[in-house]
Amino acid sequence: MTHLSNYGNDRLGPYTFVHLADFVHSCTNLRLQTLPPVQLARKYFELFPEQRDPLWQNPCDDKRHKDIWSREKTCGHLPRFLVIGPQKTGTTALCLFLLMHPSVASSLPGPQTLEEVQFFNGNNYHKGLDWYMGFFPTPPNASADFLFEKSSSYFHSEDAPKRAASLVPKAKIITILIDPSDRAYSWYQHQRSHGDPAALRFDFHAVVTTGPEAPPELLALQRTCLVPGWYAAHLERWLAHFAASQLLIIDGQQLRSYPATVMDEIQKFLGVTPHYNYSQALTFDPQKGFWCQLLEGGKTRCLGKSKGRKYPPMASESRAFLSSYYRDHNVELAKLLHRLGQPLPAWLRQELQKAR
Ligand SMILES: Nc1ncnc2c1ncn2[C@@H]1O[C@H](COP(=O)(O)OS(=O)(=O)O)[C@@H](OP(=O)(O)O)[C@H]1O
Repeated sequence: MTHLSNYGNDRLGPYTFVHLADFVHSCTNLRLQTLPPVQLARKYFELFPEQRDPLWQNPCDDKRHKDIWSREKTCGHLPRFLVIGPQKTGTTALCLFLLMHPSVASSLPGPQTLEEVQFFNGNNYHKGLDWYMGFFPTPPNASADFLFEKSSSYFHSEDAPKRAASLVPKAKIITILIDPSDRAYSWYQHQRSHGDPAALRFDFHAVVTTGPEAPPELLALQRTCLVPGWYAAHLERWLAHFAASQLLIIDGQQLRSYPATVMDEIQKFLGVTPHYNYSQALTFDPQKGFWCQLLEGGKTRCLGKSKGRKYPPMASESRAFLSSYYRDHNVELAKLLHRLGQPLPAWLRQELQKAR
């Protein structure tokens, strides 16, 4: 049984199988039985339930597959790098900046997806490889050959690292970290402006502090506020499947304040050419309060209102609660960054000071 799609549409498998059955039938007393395909599949998965969940591999990794693969299909329709989130850390700004580079292109928006493809983390994965590849420009633009995809919920997904490593094992992975308390608050504001009933009904402090007896919608919101901020645990899962050299951890505060410097670091990490001069191409827009793309004639292209929202600062009691909630996670993150030889972001140093 293989979950590798039959890209060659070859008939060798069924041919061999039918002849083997004929052979067994003619030479033995065994009575072979079969079922219609759907019932047969059901039976198979009853016998082997652990195989229900597919794990797609890259068809081009097997020469035999590659040789018989349709010419219209190419492995160029897979990303060379992934921006994995987490949500609310500046991932959209990073995409805007990346797309300014002439050699970089991203997945296209699709009718069933909003901004993000979200392939590796959820049910879209079961739609298969053709579905996923359909999001990448066809034919791949020869000059923009650094295809990427950004789905910010990959970061904390249990499944995404294993699935991504199986399909695109050589991909580079980019993640952005900000203070997890700020991330949680930004997510809460995001949910409020999207009309999430729990976010509209409960204030932020109630959301993050509520106990397990709370109504399910409040607990669900609490989870999405808090869990992505368990940075070390999520990063360890990615590091179990990708080499440390494939992973770039960006300090979100640096991206926000010094985007050109961060973009230089990213260009180096990706090995993308030609070198693009972000110092000239980005400008700080005082009205937006963020860095934006500088267009001809001095105009700017900034992200829309949903990025860089205006909302009141977090209440100090919520910040104190979250500081304590994230203490152990932050200590683990510091150890992990130390192990990787990476500097600690300013917010993490401050949090560690508080923990002493
Ligand atoms: N240049 C620039 N322009 C606009 N916004 C910027 C920029 N750099 C960083 N940020 C911060 O990005 C936050 C939104 O993060 P994401 O894009 O990752 O959000 S999302 O998960 O895709 O919804 C957004 O969070 P909020 O301030 O809470 O809206 C911003 O603080």
